[in-house]
Amino acid sequence: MTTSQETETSPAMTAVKPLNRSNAAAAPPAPVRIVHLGLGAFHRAHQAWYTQHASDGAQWGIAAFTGRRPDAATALSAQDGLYTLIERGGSGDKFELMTSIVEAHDGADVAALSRLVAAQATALVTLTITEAAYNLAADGSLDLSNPAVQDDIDVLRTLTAGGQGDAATVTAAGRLVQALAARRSAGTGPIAVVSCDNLANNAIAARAAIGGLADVVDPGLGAWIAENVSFVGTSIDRITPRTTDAEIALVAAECGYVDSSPVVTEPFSDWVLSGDFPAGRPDWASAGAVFVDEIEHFENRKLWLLNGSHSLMAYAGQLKGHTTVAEALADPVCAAWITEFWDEAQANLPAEGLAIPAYRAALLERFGNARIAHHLAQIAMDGSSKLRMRAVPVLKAELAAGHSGTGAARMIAAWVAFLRRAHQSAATIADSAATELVAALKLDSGADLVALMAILDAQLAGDAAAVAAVTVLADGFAAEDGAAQG
Ligand SMILES: NC(=O)c1ccc[n+]([C@@H]2O[C@H](COP(=O)([O-])OP(=O)(O)OC[C@H]3O[C@@H](n4cnc5c(N)ncnc54)[C@H](O)[C@@H]3O)[C@@H](O)[C@H]2O)c1
Ligand SMILES: O=P(O)(O)OC[C@@H](O)[C@@H](O)[C@H](O)[C@H](O)CO
Repeated sequence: MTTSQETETSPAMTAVKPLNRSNAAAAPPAPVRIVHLGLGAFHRAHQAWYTQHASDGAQWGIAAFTGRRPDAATALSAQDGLYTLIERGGSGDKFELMTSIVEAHDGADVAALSRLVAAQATALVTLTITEAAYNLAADGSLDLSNPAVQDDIDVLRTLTAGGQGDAATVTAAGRLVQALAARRSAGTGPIAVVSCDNLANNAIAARAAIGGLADVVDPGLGAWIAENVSFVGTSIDRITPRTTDAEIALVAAECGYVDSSPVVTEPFSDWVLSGDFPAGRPDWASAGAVFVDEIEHFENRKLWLLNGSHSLMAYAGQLKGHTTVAEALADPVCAAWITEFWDEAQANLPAEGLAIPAYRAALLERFGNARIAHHLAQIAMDGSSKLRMRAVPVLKAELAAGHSGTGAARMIAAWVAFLRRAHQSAATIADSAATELVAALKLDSGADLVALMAILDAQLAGDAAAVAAVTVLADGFAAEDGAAQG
């Protein structure tokens, strides 16, 4: 096990000491200039890392807010925002003390969010709130039928009209619209919103979620957002599984302090961004980020090749009894399905400028890193939002080109078979659209599949050839599953 230069802890620290700025003899916190929503593992492995490693990182502090529960903020606040990043390579771990998060807040503290977003010094807001949290309909617009969105519209209308009340905004977009209204009132000027979620066209998705909500609530605010908020698109990449107790114990043993909130990630990291930062940004390029004029092909390369094969493994791999990405990849049948899907995805990406053969080779090495226990069950969550971006575009492009699209159809079929199995065993369906999925699963066999496909994409569900292809593949998974079980 190796310990990087940055990880050296203060000699004053001992194994019994909790991690905090005074025990760690960390530099004074940087001033808050970035507000983040979604204080999960990925933000702490990715954007916080790029900010810390930027040449001017000492000038850019992050105030991070949780999404749904206060826990992560409570734990991190007790450590003054500090935590350990464990960079887990194939042959060893490196430990780095992370200092770029300087404040951690409960996402429900909209007063703090509004104060910080309205502050003159704040230049940008980053988001890692999960795909489902954007509450978008299949056509990419804000899903106005979503009950949480409806509740936020009511709350925001009351607030806009100058009213008070006990009700508070609950969605990330609702809270951000409230905070952007505070910035508008404060007259502190333009700001950037940088989606770092695995969404196709994530800048457009963020604009649809945030701008779309403001337009409904208060057209004046919607117009201000259209004029003053720059939605920046990104392709973000660093495999960061959920932290386990083993990492907490490892840090205590290796670093000599007690850290309740370490994050484990892979050595690889990538960040491609496109858009304007009207109030400035850290020099992330000095830490390896790349700024481009056109981002769509980079997004699709990552969403299809990496995330697409992740989702394929998540469903097909679990149906075949695997638990982690590395296990699924080691299964020659799963590996062949990945190759099949990658060939289809690659055929629909430009041949120039994306270095796809090298990208695929690197993915095989990254997925094969068995020291990263990336659980398929975590990747399988919220498949209804994810497959819309990971499988549907490839299948549609292949069908339009007169090809079978079997690789992409197999991903959808594995999802259907996985959901059917969960439904038959009364297991919980971990998806924000679980109610719709369960309603579909209650239909007769055949009708259930069409209804599930319609949740992903209405046009695909109406395409007899696509339905037939997915049906055959889903039945194949079911037959194999049945044979394995008995
Ligand atoms: N983990 C990775 O390897 C990785 C890599 C690239 C991109 N991402 C993106 O980052 C997102 C978060 O990943 P993570 O690993 O940090 O997950 P995580 O589970 O550690 O954290 C998720 C964060 O999102 C918040 N959240 C969840 N549902 C929400 C909702 N409905 N409304 C508001 N906030 C909500 C949670 O409170 C938490 O702060 C992913 O969904 C993905 O879009 C993750
Ligand atoms: O984070 P999600 O849930 O959108 O997707 C699960 C994985 O595919 C994803 O986390 C990848 O590991 C990540 O996108 C790699 O950069």
